[in-house]
Amino acid sequence: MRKIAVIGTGYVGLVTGTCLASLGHEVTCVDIDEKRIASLQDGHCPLHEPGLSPLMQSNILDKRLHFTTVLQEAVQRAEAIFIAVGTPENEDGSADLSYVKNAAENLSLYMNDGTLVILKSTVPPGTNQAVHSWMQAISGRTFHVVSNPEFLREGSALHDFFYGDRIVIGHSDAEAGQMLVEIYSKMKTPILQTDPLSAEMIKYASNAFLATKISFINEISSLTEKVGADIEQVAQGMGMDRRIGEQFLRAGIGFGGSCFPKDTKALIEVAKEAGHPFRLLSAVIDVNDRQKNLLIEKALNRYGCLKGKRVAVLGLAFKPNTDDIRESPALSLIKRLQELEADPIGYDPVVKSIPLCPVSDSIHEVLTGADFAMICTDWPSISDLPLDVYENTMKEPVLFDGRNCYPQEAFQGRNIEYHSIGRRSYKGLE
Ligand SMILES: NC(=O)c1ccc[n+]([C@@H]2O[C@H](COP(=O)([O-])OP(=O)(O)OC[C@H]3O[C@@H](n4cnc5c(N)ncnc54)[C@H](O)[C@@H]3O)[C@@H](O)[C@H]2O)c1
Ligand SMILES: O=c1ccn([C@@H]2O[C@H](COP(=O)(O)OP(=O)(O)O[C@H]3O[C@H](CO)[C@@H](O)[C@H](O)[C@H]3O)[C@@H](O)[C@H]2O)c(=O)[nH]1
Repeated sequence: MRKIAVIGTGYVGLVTGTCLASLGHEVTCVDIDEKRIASLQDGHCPLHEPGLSPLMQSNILDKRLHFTTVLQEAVQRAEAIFIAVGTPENEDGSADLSYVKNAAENLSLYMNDGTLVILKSTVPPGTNQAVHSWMQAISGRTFHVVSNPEFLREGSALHDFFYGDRIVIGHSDAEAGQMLVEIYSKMKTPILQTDPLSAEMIKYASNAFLATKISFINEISSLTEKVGADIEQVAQGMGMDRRIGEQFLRAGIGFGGSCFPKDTKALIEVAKEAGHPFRLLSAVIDVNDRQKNLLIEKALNRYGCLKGKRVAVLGLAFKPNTDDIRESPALSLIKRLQELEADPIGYDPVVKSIPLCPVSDSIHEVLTGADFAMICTDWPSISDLPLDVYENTMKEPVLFDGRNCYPQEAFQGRNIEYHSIGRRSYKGLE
């Protein structure tokens, strides 16, 4: 059992802190956001993440998980400190390391000799070394910084933490690496030990590869639509080849979230600085930008003009099982609808409000009186919605499905017009 401090209680900090406590460690999570910490101290989980709230509460009850805004208190007693603060994008797309620098400098004021510092935030290659220098300039103590990027997905974060495909530990000191191996010793996940620069690159390269897979299948979906093939069949057939794999081959309205958009841009900046423009990744982003506008293009083709159209936007979170709307394709779609003077109204089972337009948690309410509906997120309450509901609530049922929730056969004999991604449109009963 180790005494651990986790700096930052965003998605990664909170999941990491909670899971490390479940592994038997004594964890104190620190944040500069006083409201957030007060609410966490009261046992309220600020994230909609399946299973997180009960696990967090049971660790609090067992006194293995604590929350504070007082950095000194947490850091002075810690044997290992995880930095899990945000690394948002700068205006030029590069990673903003100011939160990491600030956290590192502050903790070096109170840290003991020999404390292990673990960099969990997603950072460009060279940051491990920079963190060490920033801290040493202040503390003058002996310590090691180990890189330990996180690979969890929102919506399945606990599963991904406990049963991930690998734990990556980048270190330049075997003893420091071994201490982190021991922190994870109760887990059966394979561990890759490497140098810090390679660990930092593994994280960016993994996200860039997955984003590339999504843009690739989205490009293929534009082709299947043109030649009259079915993207769902094509993706299934491709995915059966184990060298390709079936995951991340779901065509849709593009990737969003707090990671792929910013991390692909950050890697492009890393490549630019290294003198090797990453042309492939630039194309991945271009394809994604176009894909986010695809449902709008389809609606414009169908109606000519969207002015005054009441649009039911189904799903606001960037993916199901989370309330995170960061870089959600639904939000770009709503903005574009408003530019075109349409009148969007949003439905989401957990996102209660957004600054852009009214939101309801009743799907029936948003469909009633809508001219057409657009599916942005495949929450079960949307993808399992009986087609009768569209027929019975909408004036003239027209559905633009950005996540291919329904098999096309489901529309045979139905009076619904159905447009999806990479498949032929169904015009409804003539
Ligand atoms: N969200 C994910 O699913 C995910 C998955 C893997 C990796 N990552 C990476 O992990 C990092 C964190 O992501 P996130 O989504 O949890 O971020 P976030 O922005 O949701 O949360 C960061 C938290 O850190 C706090 N913070 C900032 N500076 C601080 C300081 N000096 N001291 C204490 N607290 C401070 C903020 O108040 C905030 O609560 C990023 O680098 C991200 O790219 C995120
Ligand atoms: O076949 C697919 C798979 C995903 N997506 C979209 O891609 C985005 C990201 O989805 P996902 O990867 O499931 O969620 P994230 O929580 O953003 O997780 C990614 O980003 C995290 C932060 O770096 C990493 O830790 C994870 O490994 C990585 O999967 C979402 O908008 C999805 O709708 C698709 O369009 N098609």
